Amino acid sequence: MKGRNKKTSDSGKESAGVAAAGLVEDGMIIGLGTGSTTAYAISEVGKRINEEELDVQAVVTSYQSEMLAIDAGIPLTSLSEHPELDLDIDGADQVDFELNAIKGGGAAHTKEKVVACSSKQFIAVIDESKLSDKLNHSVPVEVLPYSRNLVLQNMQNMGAEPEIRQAVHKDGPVITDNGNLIIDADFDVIENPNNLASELSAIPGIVEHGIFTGMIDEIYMGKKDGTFDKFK
Ligand SMILES: O=C[C@H](O)[C@H](O)[C@H](O)COP(=O)(O)O
Repeated sequence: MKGRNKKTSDSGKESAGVAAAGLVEDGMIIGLGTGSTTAYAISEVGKRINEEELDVQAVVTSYQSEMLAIDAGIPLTSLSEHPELDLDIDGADQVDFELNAIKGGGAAHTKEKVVACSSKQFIAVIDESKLSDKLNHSVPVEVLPYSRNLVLQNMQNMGAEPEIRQAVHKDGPVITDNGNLIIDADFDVIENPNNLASELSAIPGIVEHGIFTGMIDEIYMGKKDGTFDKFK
């Protein structure tokens, strides 16, 4: 299987994901993010639950993490049953040294943000390629299909180059797990992520944008040699 539904063979992603899975303790209710790095964490959490007979339940953030968690034998629960989580493990597309992040490369950032904000501890798992002095990755934005032209126009007025994300193995746009569209907006270097986040949140029709500020507690950054650094 190709693409984001499958773990890629990347030792940096693997070491970060496996290390973060080591934070899971017996009795915890955890959040499971989406993406190729989190996939390693999900697999390791499942292995630990099985081998150490841990009593752990998870809330997922996408169909991808749901399918991976079921495959790994992780019991699932929901935010309705457990509105407060002990630990959330999730990837990121780019992170700066102040722990601001851009997420949503897999179109899952809306649920990922809800789960991150519902968790006492949010650990981001990345490889070295994701760390940047300043955020300059395009910002994924989930929008109601009805509002797409209004949102595109607002983003152009903000100086961005927005594009509706196109599907790869389907004709037409990506449809998110929530039935919406994704606009990827290139704002060049983002000098003030908090300001941009507020401006985007104010546009009618935007369900959620992929800028995460003040949410990450610690980064686990895997390296090519199979080791990892952590910083907060
Ligand atoms: O929507 C997807 C998520 O925000 C992912 O966590 C993010 O795109 C990073 O994914 P990956 O670990 O595959 O690079």
